Amino acid sequence: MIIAIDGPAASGKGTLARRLAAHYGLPHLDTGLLYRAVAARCLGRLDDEAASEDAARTLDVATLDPEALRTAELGEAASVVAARPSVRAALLALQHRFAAQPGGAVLDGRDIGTVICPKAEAKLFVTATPEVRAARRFRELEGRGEPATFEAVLADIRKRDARDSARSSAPLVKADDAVLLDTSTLDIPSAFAAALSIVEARRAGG
Ligand SMILES: Nc1ncnc2c1ncn2[C@@H]1O[C@H](COP(=O)(O)OP(=O)(O)OP(=O)(O)O)[C@@H](O)[C@H]1O
Ligand SMILES: Nc1ccn([C@@H]2O[C@H](COP(=O)(O)O)[C@@H](O)[C@H]2O)c(=O)n1
Repeated sequence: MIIAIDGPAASGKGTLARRLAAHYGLPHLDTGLLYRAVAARCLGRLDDEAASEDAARTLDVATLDPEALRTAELGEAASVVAARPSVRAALLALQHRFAAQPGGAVLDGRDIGTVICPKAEAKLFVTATPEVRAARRFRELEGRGEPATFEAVLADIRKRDARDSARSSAPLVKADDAVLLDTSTLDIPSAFAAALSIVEARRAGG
């Protein structure tokens, strides 16, 4: 079974993807890390498209360091390189290979249900208001000791939402057959219960 989870920044899609993967015993790929890793290799020359394409083409998934990549700076930089069709094309094959593993996989990102796995058995589009998402991300950054203010995090989220939704290549958009899950008023266990019942309904043919 392939589970495709998309949604805007800090909506909680990664949290749900990890929990669903653990529940079903499936491998999980946080595809945002791919774009963050490309951006990390291009910091200081972000406008060099050829460099970002080369970084994407030569990316080694085994070397991804999630802790180091989950900074606010790399989130913003990732959304710049992710708007380039050449970068997206260079990352396509490895995402397809991951999704094609025997037994299936869980992938989360922005274009999983629309572009990477259009035939996924279960598709979720996870969202929450920008304010709720900013509060969650702010708490997370505080917990990691990364300097931030709520206002700056909210501004970053709005800017990234706008760039990710407006780009011409694989924009952030709900797939027609994805189920919308708004987690604004749900804590993590409630959001997971809702996600699980969506997946189970799809497995049962609903
Ligand atoms: N339903 C929820 N209620 C409260 N906090 C949540 C909820 N879901 C996720 N969180 C917290 O919000 C933060 C962002 O969640 P997560 O990393 O899963 O989002 P994401 O959509 O994968 O983000 P990104 O797109 O930036 O990778 C984390 O600190 C997570 O623990
Ligand atoms: N499938 C994807 C996943 C991510 N992106 C871009 O990367 C940025 C960072 O992603 P996070 O999930 O780690 O926040 C994001 O803002 C997107 O621009 C993407 O384009 N497609």
